[in-house]
Amino acid sequence: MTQAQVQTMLDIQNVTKTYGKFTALKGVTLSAPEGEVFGLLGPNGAGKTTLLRILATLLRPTSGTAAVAGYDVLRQPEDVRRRVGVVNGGMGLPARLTGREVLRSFAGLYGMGRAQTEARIAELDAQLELGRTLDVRAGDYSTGMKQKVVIARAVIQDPPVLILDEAASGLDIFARRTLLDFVLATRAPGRLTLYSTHVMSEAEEVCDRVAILHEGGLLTVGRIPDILKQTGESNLERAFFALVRGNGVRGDGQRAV
Ligand SMILES: Nc1ncnc2c1ncn2[C@@H]1O[C@H](COP(=O)(O)OP(=O)(O)OP(=O)(O)O)[C@@H](O)[C@H]1O
Repeated sequence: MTQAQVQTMLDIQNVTKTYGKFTALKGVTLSAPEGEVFGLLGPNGAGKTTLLRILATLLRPTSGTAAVAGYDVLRQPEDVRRRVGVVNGGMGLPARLTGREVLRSFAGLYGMGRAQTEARIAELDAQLELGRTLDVRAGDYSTGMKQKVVIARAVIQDPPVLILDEAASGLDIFARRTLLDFVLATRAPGRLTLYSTHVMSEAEEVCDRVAILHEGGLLTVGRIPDILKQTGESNLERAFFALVRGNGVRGDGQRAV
């Protein structure tokens, strides 16, 4: 694929978000092409969830623009929603349904036929190692089982854009491994996965590029090796502290590596 043919899957221009008098996002500008796993990193309260909720059309920016897969989140929210799968911490499952029933009902909402649905469930079973989770009621799930079904539900229609907000939190090492491998497999032409985490080592494993947010401002955005080189640090966590110390908090979102 030549550079000219690469589609921009994410285009965020000067996005701000205020909650009353509190400014949660201070003019964030960044973009990402197809084929990447793009990390959104930062400590608690950095503004990651706020930004991802704006991209998922669940929250309106106070100012600025954002486009996902070429569609504007404010002017074309339905087009955005059709192309985005979202996983965030607050998602529940109907306790009385099995995983398979949950996935079938969501496939129905997307107009998928029976054969297509069963083929997709089999594919997700293999990729996410759902196993007996498919036939256990959600009310009896462990955290890891629940999270796997929440992820499978988010991608049942195979959306080109996947938004994972702290998706690995609370998972044991097996479930976490499965999730990270699943995320790595989404790194493909025509796709973009946004992966938010405060665990920097997780990002080092799966992300091609990362944006580091701190107190609503973008500290830096770039490829991980370039950020390590820029800061002279050996890992992203150290680089984060070096950036906070060295630069203060940038609110203009322009500092790219
Ligand atoms: N509805 C709201 N009303 C007021 N303040 C809010 C609201 N939602 C978020 N905030 C504040 O905005 C800031 C950014 O929150 P956000 O949830 O986006 O951060 P985050 O980077 O996702 O952090 P965490 O990892 O803790 O979820 C925080 O200071 C938070 O308290």
